[in-house]
Amino acid sequence: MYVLNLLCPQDRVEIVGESLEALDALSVSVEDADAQTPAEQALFGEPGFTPERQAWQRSTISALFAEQAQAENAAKLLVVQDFFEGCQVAALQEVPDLDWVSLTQSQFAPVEITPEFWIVPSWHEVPGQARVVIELDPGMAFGTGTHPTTRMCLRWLARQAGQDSLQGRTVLDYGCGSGILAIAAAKFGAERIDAVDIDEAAIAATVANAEKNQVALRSGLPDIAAAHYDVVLANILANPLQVLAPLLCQHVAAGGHLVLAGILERQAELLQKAYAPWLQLEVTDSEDGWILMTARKPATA
Ligand SMILES: C[S@@+](CC[C@H](N)C(=O)[O-])C[C@H]1O[C@@H](n2cnc3c(N)ncnc32)[C@H](O)[C@@H]1O
Repeated sequence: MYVLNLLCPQDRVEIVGESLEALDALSVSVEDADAQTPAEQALFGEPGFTPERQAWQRSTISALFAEQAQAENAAKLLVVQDFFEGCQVAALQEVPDLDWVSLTQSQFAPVEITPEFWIVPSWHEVPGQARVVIELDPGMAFGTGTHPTTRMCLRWLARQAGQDSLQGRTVLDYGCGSGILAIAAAKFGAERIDAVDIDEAAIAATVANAEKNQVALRSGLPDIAAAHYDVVLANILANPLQVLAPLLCQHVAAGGHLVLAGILERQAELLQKAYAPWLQLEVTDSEDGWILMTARKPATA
């Protein structure tokens, strides 16, 4: 294998990357050329979400080729293009032939939620002590069990199941991503589960993941949601959660639970205030600066 490294300013990354793909590169990756140097500039965005500006000042583009001649040819063709102005070829070198699939897969290990409840990628053995398992591979949608906000929701579901209070319960997963929370609820005995999202890719991922885990649920845009559920889960972010307050509270049945995540410790009061007209939110879990806020609607409401 041969890797061709190019240095490019921000506005040339896309066209150079696309050209390398058209010139038979097996893969093209982009990294910050100024990383770990005084010139490095952070791209700010809320955790789990893409920042507004998604490109660095200068990027190193690395293209992998099967043959040395292909890499040399690509470099030769690129340097004479008008759009290559301001770019430069940094290096062309041989790299050892690695099993890239195994290398990537080895970075995703099973995730322990409780000693009996695990999230396991399809290529891994299920840990011996696991009694409840969600099979989930990293994909386009958020929610592989590695993020603290997802883990706290999963722990809440496991605790409820331990008290036998999920059996036959109805559940709304609002902002379902990969569908991980809805699938967990199903594994713990919930029934009539709806998983909704504004992102079509998340809906598709949820349907595929539910099938793989052989659980029954409905997934679609938020307008498929029914009136009331015994449990409403929403792991989004503080701002949308504030806006969604009346809607989410409305969906909670009398005696039902509301479970919110995606909230930073310093945002607790903000959320309590936003939900106060309907429900009294409490902080019931925390991990790495993130908190879980839950509330229960009175049975007579
Ligand atoms: C942080 S992910 C959570 C995924 C998964 N539920 C979990 O716990 O890992 C948030 C999801 O909420 C969705 N989302 C954001 N705003 C939303 C809204 N207003 N209504 C419904 N879904 C929304 C996003 O598309 C994303 O899939």
